[in-house]
Amino acid sequence: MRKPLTIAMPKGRIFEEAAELMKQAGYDLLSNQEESRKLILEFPEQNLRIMMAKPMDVVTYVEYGTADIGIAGKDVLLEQDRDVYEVLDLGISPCYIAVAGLPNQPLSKIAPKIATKYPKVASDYFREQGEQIEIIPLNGSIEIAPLIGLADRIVDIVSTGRTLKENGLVEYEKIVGITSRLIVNPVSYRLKSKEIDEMVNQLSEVVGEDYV
Ligand SMILES: Nc1ncnc2c1ncn2[C@@H]1O[C@H](COP(=O)(O)OP(=O)(O)OP(=O)(O)O)[C@@H](O)[C@H]1O
Ligand SMILES: O=P(O)(O)OC[C@H]1O[C@H](OP(=O)(O)OP(=O)(O)O)[C@H](O)[C@@H]1O
Repeated sequence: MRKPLTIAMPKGRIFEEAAELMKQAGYDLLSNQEESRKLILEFPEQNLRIMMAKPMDVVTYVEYGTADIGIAGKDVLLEQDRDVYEVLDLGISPCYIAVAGLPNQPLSKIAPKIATKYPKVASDYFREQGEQIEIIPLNGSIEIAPLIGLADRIVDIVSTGRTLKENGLVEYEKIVGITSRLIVNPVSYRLKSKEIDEMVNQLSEVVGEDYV
């Protein structure tokens, strides 16, 4: 019996679009799974196993080879810089990472504080701008930080812009556009190349992107 091809699927906001893409590519395995509490799903007829992972953890499962393939936001890939192959831009869950803050507040010259869930992306960006900053790491509701004087700026995801607007914040700079990507474990890529190539080819046809 061959070992199943294991896919780490992100739970949460990417899930539905990712499951729909998989369905269009011929892998209709995930209908009604969002409501389920089961975390590992077996599909022996297709020789597939699906792991339902937190979006930030998908890359970890794929890097360690516990999943052969995964779907992860480019934001997570940029922040974590792991040893995985990024093979396809799926184009789903589009958003971008931006610098934002209270309006009309020039950035202080002396170590401005930047609150973010993306310390690496933020540090890389400000280093390129020649700015010395202090990172304030937060896990969510980042927009609170400038409102209460904890930070001068935030670096966070913007999608509709509604969260910034409703909290009286403005965008200062766009850092990078984000979509979800298909990632592959480098060893799996060699050992299971036939199954992986087949899945990536199907998905690339659906999304109309070249497989790199
Ligand atoms: N408005 C948005 N806010 C955050 N992430 C978004 C948004 N739009 C698209 N995304 C994408 O969705 C991914 C995050 O999904 P989700 O919010 O489910 O995860 P999470 O932030 O880890 O979850 P949680 O809020 O449970 O910690 C990001 O990595 C990003 O690529
Ligand atoms: O531009 P918008 O469409 O308003 O989306 C952006 C918001 O969505 C995300 O937060 P999320 O809902 O994941 O909550 P969090 O702050 O707990 O991460 C992100 O961190 C922004 O706060």
